[in-house]
Amino acid sequence: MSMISSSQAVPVVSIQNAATWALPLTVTKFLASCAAGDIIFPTPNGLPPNFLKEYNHDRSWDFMAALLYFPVTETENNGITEHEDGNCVTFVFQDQVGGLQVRKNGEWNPVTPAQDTLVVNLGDVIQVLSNNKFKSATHRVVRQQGKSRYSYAFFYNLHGDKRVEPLSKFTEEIGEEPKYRGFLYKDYQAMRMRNKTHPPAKPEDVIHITHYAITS
Ligand SMILES: O=C(O)CCC(=O)C(=O)O
Ligand SMILES: [Fe+2]
Repeated sequence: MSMISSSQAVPVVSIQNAATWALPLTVTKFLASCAAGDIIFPTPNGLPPNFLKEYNHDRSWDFMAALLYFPVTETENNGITEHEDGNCVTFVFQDQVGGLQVRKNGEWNPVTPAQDTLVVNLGDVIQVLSNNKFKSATHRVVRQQGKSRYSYAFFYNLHGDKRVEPLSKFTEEIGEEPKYRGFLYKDYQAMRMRNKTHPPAKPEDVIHITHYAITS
């Protein structure tokens, strides 16, 4: 969509009516299972089931966002500018309006809403732990014609004091060099927050996970 532009990076988010929104049952149920750390991770030659639960028991940094995107205007269709989530895994429950897109091989693809399903986005932490075997999804939201869109995003996080670095399973055990240096989760989150509170003049100065990439 040509109208979207990162200089107009205005997330259209309202929490005003959040208290009165009835959370869909699916989301509520899912929250409960997240709180229990009950996540089955995709594991073709990857991480064992319950990996995340064992890696980090602490659920205190998890949070959920209830999002409302207003309809497109004549000049603005940006809902959320393209980004990768900085956490482990995000679960999105979206209504039937649509607008979430994911970039694959340089192309934007719609994540078409399907009844009673959740969208699962892998975040930067998984990309680092898996030494790039799993990619943090690049996604954005484009506002739609004539309709508001509601979504609920549950951010499954780590405790800030947790250290994040490529796991030996994806490095020495398979003879590969780590592609990232280790860091504390809270330091990365603080830098991402600063991207928002003090946006750098040049887009290339925005901190992404590549900040920790080892370039040989
Ligand atoms: O509203 C959505 O579908 C996605 C929201 C999102 O990407 C985010 O909050 O990070
Ligand atoms: Fe996101």
